[in-house]
Amino acid sequence: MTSEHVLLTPAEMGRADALAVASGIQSFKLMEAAGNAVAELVAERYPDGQVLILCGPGNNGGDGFVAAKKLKELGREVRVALFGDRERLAGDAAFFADLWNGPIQAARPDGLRGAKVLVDALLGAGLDREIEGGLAELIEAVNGLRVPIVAVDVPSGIDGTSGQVRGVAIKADVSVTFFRLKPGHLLLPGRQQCGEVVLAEIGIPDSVLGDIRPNLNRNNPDLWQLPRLEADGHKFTRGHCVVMSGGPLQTGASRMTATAALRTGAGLVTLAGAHSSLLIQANHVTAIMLKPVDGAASLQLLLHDQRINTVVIGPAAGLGEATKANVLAVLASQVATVLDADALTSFKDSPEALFSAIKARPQRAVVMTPHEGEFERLFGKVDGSKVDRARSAALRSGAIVVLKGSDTVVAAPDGHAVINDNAPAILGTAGSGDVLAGIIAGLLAQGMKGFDAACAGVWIHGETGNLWGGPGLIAEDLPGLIPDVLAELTE
Ligand SMILES: NC(=O)C1=CN([C@@H]2O[C@H](COP(=O)(O)OP(=O)(O)OC[C@H]3O[C@@H](n4cnc5c(N)ncnc54)[C@H](OP(=O)(O)O)[C@@H]3O)[C@@H](O)[C@H]2O)[C@@H](O)CC1
Ligand SMILES: Nc1ncnc2c1ncn2[C@@H]1O[C@H](COP(=O)(O)OP(=O)(O)O)[C@@H](O)[C@H]1O
Ligand SMILES: [K+]
Repeated sequence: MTSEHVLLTPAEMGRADALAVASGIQSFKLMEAAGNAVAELVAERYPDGQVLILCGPGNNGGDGFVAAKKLKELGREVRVALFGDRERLAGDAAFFADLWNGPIQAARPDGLRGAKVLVDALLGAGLDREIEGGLAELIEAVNGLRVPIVAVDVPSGIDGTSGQVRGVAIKADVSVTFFRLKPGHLLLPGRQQCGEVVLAEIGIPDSVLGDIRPNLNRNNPDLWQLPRLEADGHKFTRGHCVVMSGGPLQTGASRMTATAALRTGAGLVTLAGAHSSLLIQANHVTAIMLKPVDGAASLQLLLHDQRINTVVIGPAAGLGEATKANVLAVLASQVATVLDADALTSFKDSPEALFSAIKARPQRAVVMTPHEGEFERLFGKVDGSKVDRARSAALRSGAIVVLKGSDTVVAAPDGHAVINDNAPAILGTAGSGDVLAGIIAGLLAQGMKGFDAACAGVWIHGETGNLWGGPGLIAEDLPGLIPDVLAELTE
């Protein structure tokens, strides 16, 4: 697997830096490469007019001094403004500040006018507290200018680990980061503050990753492999997925789930539920089969059929004891399971009962797909970044956790995680999550491992939204777009 999609926290990036230096690379060379990359981007994208470079008190500011020197060498008019004391600059930052032979003014809100482009080299990986006072005023003034902003590493004020705004943050047009992206470039609201993210090589060898052993990636098709069709296969080798139907007036959600599972390639898909519900379902489905199930005991009996290898329960399943009993019946069997919506919320008062049923069979895949509300009902308030929260929920529950949103995070109990960033906002429409549950189930039915199926499912779901492309999307449109996405992925 390539390491290109690895995400490094600022702390891990610090280790990458230290390991590179320990291997004999001079640290000032890294800073020089970083600053030059910023200067080159500015020169290329914004070729005219004065450049104002705002430098902060640490190494992010050091990158700014390098960029200033380079841009001046390229013939640009450059102005440098420092937030902090010149005397307190240290190490490589002080070295490059000395090499800057132009004036250094104090960075103040009233000294920003006249530039055609602004470089934000105030704070990067060293941000460790809320921004207040004079620096907050400066950042607010910068955001009020109508000038393009290029951020060095991350927009100042964005926490590179969590993507959170620490008090106030620069709103950049482009962010140039180094070696590998950071989680804060992809997690909200950081992603929106970054603008376009450009990655620059600065001479850190990939081999340092062997020591750091990062376990967070940007979701991407390189990370997983879709099931392959075998020439001698048949519908049962492609898996049989059962989707639990909602009540007679709530059949739509499970039907979209079932359709998505079938479109994703499950060999057979059956909607199971009360006879009264299936009479409604029967008006709408053709290739999808129907199986009356009357309570947990009869569901358990159905699952004795060894060919059924995947179950989805949750979409409009109904809240309460009946759904709880059905979930526990499913988890008592060997099938791969997708737990969504009501299947999660039904356990809000007894989450440990759910988690111990999941953990009782650790070798079988269980994927949970909560949105933030469902997540909080099941896991309570959990501290940390979205990645931290998904990881701790996966560890606590024993399930693969897909914490949905526009920056969906998938995490496994062993700590492996991805952040997904291909999903367009048009996916925020009723029933979209039901389709996601079906896509993941369709992949599980075909034998994909839980974490891979979850990551691939989230990606495919995002791409269906991108294929639709514009306004007017409703969830029913999504399953029909899955074949095109799969075709692109298997090209
Ligand atoms: N690692 C690498 O491989 C490479 C890293 N490189 C670059 O180094 C950058 C990291 O540099 P860094 O560690 O010096 O931190 P940086 O972001 O400059 O901030 C530290 C300063 O900010 C201050 N400060 C913090 N929070 C604050 C707040 N809320 N409000 C006010 N002040 C606050 C803090 O002050 P103090 O706590 O001392 O009062 C300290 O002085 C990284 O982003 C990249 O651009 C490149 O050169 C290429 C190689
Ligand atoms: N702004 C957004 N950008 C990208 N994806 C989104 C956005 N809002 C929602 N989604 C995605 O749409 C789906 C919505 O699921 P969910 O909230 O469970 O809705 P429903 O229960 O109606 O199906 C999730 O996969 C989520 O990640
Ligand atoms: K910055």
